[in-house]
Amino acid sequence: MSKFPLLGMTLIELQSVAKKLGMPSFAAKQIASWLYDKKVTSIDEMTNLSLKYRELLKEGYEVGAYTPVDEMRSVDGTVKYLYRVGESNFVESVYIPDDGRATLCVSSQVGCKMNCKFCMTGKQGYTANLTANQIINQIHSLPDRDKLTNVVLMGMGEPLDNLDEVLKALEIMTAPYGYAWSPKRITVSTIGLRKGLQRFIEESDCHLAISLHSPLSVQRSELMPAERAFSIIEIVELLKNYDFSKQRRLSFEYIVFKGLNDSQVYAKELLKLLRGLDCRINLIRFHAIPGVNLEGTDMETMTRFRDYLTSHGLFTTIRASRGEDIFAACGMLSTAKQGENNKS
Ligand SMILES: C[S@@+](CC[C@H](N)C(=O)[O-])C[C@H]1O[C@@H](n2cnc3c(N)ncnc32)[C@H](O)[C@@H]1O
Ligand code: SF4
Repeated sequence: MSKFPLLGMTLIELQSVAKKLGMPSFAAKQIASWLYDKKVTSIDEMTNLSLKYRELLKEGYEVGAYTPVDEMRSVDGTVKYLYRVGESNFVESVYIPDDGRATLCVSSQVGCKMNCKFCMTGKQGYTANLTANQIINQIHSLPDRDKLTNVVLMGMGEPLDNLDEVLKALEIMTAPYGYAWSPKRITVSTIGLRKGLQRFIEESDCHLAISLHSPLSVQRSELMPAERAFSIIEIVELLKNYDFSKQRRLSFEYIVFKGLNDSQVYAKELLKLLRGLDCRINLIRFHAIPGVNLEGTDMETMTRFRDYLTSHGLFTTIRASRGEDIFAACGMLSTAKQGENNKS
């Protein structure tokens, strides 16, 4: 019989486990400390719990930590890890070391339902939501875990489509009983779903990145079908109700496609759309996806686009692409093959 993983449980969930097993109320905090501070991999290591309670806990529970089953290294130092989730599914996480920083790009789903035209994960389709255990395990079992400075939920999947588990994982990363990280070290990237965006803003303090890609609704819906259910205009209207001028950062991601959204007309539309919002724009180079007839713009056009926006008061940066040679860059993650291999 499979056991329940403790890793990924919030303090309230651990308290209910402790209560169910008749353990003293302080035991939940002790377990949380073993899981999230001391980062143990077995219940036997939780030595301040009595032997009786450890044995009782082991009957129905396990730590639930799983090391990656594969890894690929890029020439630029980026490492892509493959984690098994459940019986036959896999997800990828990308470790990106940089000058004085180390960022982990974490997945929230196996595949994705949103079917954005330019995204490899979208091409894979949706298989499953990750549990908080499977999200936190990508950090817990990362070989370079202790070097991490930042986490971005920009791997496989749409975080707002799996919000309950994502919020639990974010609580564990930021709560004093968990990793106790500042929410400023964590960014959640989303295309913006009607069901979920407001709740995320109100229940978390982590930075928010919205995948924008076109200021024009017709074009955005061609690139991102989800625009039809919750338009970028409605997203911006909602965002205007919140204060992003202090600690919490709001950014927009914009893939610059050649001949599609890279002219001054689009820059002007962006300025119009985002007027009055405290935010910045991150320009992303398009990472080519097999079978997709889109092309990235050249660096000169991208720089001109950035300079136009910045000179008109919208702070804009160009994001460096990392790990493209190992298919680890933004939007290139897919575990469709591993899933298939595992079936045969
Ligand atoms: C893979 S998504 C995951 C998070 C969330 N689902 C979202 O779309 O924001 C992370 C970022 O990668 C971008 N992206 C997707 N496909 C891309 C591609 N082929 N080239 C560059 N960026 C891409 C997305 O637009 C998004 O900004
Ligand atoms: S860009 Fe994000 S929302 Fe769109 S298909 Fe890819 S993972 Fe899903």
